Amino acid sequence: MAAYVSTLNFPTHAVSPPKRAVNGHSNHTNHTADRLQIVNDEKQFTSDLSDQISSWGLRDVGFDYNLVAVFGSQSTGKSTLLNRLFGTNFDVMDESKRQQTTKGIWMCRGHDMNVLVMDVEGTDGRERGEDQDFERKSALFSLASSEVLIVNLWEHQVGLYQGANMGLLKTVFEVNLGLFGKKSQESSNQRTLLLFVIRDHIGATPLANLQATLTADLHRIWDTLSKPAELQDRKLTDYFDLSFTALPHKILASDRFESDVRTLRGRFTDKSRDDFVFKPAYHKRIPADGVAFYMEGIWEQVQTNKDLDLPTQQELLAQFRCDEISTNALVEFNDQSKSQKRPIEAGKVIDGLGEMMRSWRSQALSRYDREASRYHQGVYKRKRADLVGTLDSTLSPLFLGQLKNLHKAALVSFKSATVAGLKVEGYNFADVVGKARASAEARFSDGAQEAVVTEGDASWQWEEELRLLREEIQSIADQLRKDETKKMVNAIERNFKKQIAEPVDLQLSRPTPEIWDNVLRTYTDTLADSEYSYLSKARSFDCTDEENDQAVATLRQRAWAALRAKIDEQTVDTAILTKLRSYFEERFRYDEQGVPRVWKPDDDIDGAFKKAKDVTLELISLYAKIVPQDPELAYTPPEDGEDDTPGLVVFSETKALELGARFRREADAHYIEAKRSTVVGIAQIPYWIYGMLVVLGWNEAMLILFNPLYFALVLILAASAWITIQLNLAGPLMHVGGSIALEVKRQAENRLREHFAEPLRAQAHAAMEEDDDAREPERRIPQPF
Ligand SMILES: Nc1nc2c(ncn2[C@@H]2O[C@H](COP(=O)(O)OP(=O)(O)OP(=O)(O)O)[C@@H](O)[C@H]2O)c(=O)[nH]1
Repeated sequence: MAAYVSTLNFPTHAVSPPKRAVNGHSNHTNHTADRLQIVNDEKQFTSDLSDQISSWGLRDVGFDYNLVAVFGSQSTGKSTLLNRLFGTNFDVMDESKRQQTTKGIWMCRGHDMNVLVMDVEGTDGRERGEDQDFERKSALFSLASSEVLIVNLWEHQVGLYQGANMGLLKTVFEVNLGLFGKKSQESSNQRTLLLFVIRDHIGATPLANLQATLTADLHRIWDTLSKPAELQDRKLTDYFDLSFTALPHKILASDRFESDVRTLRGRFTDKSRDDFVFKPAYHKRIPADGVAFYMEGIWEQVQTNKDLDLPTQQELLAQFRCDEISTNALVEFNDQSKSQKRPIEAGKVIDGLGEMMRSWRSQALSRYDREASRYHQGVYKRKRADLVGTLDSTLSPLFLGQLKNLHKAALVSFKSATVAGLKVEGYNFADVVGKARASAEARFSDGAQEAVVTEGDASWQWEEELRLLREEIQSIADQLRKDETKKMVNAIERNFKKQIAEPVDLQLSRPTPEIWDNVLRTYTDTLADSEYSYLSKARSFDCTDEENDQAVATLRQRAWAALRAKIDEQTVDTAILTKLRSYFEERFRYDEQGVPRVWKPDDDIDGAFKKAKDVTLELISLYAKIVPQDPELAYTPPEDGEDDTPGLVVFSETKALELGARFRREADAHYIEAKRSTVVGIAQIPYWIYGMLVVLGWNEAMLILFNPLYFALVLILAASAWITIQLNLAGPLMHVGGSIALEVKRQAENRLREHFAEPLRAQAHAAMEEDDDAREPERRIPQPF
């Protein structure tokens, strides 16, 4: 009866526990605590191997593990040997029954060693009849997947073609040649160790002889293999290393058996030994976490009788695993990158974004590298490039978003800095704009440079964005400059108007033949000042020559328009008529000294009138057009394409005629008035009256002149008058005199009023008394009761 061995019985000299016959379930693989049937009777590969490897703690050991399998006839003590060598607990046959024990392929982890050990169903197919399919497949599988294949055989089998399974080996070699041949073509130096363990070695035939026989047999088999054409010259030793050892009879020489087994075990555990079996050259370079997948792939290939193409298998495995590892590496990365996606989409500039992105990226890559670098290098690198592509394509939108946000932020800071700078008193436009531009550009460049994930890569360029930013800043600066220029031109225009207003008013109200010379001189001088003041300010604006020309042209147009407005204001009908009138009056009603004329009958009123009228009328044509006397001062008004700039004509011919007519009417009125005033003068005191006064007053004059008293009195009065005039006391005296006179007059009036009021009051009183008397009888009449 078979018994189940659940605990490890190693190292032990005791007889192995009774063997349990393990028949794989039809659709499931057998599974015990620390061993696993990886291929069952139904030739199905287990799905539990990966988990089992994990539970053995080998999943993450990378390449730090070895794989060994055993090959040999049934019941040749394979399980016994493996258990002794690796501390495994494969089922061992009950000695009394001698019945096949191991079914399918089992796997154990070596005790305290990173070794995966495969116990393979024995060959011969005795219990399977003629079905050699499984043993051929399991042998192929063992050979392809393991680093060391222990070929277990009895001493007496040596030299027997069938007994030592040489026929089977031949088939296995043949099929494998395709595989090894291809690998060789790829100049891979992968080899497999065939370790022959000769059991029940009595010692009569030395090991060396047995070894020679076996080697010769193997070479003979190799030579008779049907090899692919390109591999005709390949030798057995190109692919396999051969090693031989012998063990004494387990029962007959059990002590020596145990000690020799221990020695043999040393070849599997002691790396320092020269004959250490697990040489790096035998390793299949499959990371431990991929072994399950890899072996299953090989089994499938064996099963479907395809050519065992290990490189393809390795690549397929690598692809599968690298994809898996890459996906895992991306999980955390995606979470990290997602965290910044929203803020960036919302227009926020993330400080230190580049730093973060570089760290997420390198973390993801190192996660990938740690596990995937152990796989097929070509695939690993290819998949890494794919991963880098995925990482970068995730980070790129963040980078571009950051650039966009930086661009916006830089523009905003440029605008606010210029607005603030232009509010400061006495700012220099070029300085303000230059500083704001430099700081905005630096802000953008620093931020963009920080956000670069891989230097020098085309997808992390930001120079184009900087160029666009510069363009936008330039256009804003241009607009600002235009506004500023406009403001400045307006201010200069206002100032110009103020400056010309008074002189032009004055010059126009005092007409002389040089009137326009004066006006134009004032105009050109003031304009020149204005232009100078514009150009000197414009220098700080960085204006182009073209802009300056434009602004100066505008200034000229506006200045001319301002002058013309002023002239028009001074030459509207009423204003010009007033001017004409006063000009005429100055000449007709006043004499050369500006004294008003009193017309005498024999004055030449007509002549004076005509002269004054004619010179005044000449003024109309003078005012009518801006024409200076000095041809050098002649001015051509600036041309404006759009609205009509007023020219040199102040008013038209018709207007001049109308003004002339209106003036004439007014002048005529003055003429008539002058004439009438002469008549009034004639109607006054006749001259003979004065003669009569002299004649009649002669005596009184003589009396005063020749009377010393009167004469002295007259002299005193004359002297007092002279002194008074000399001391300028005439005014105050007159004032005092006037005041006294007024007071006297007031007093006199009061007296007179009182005087005349007295009789009136008396009259009134009398009248009232009369009235009273008249009413008395009425009063005296007794009132009726
Ligand atoms: N004569 C002899 N018998 C041995 C030796 N080693 C093991 N045995 C015995 O041979 C029998 C078969 O041993 P197993 O280890 O089960 O042999 P196996 O090759 O694993 O058998 P299967 O798995 O059924 O192919 C057992 O009864 C062992 O005790 C040995 O070195 N010499």
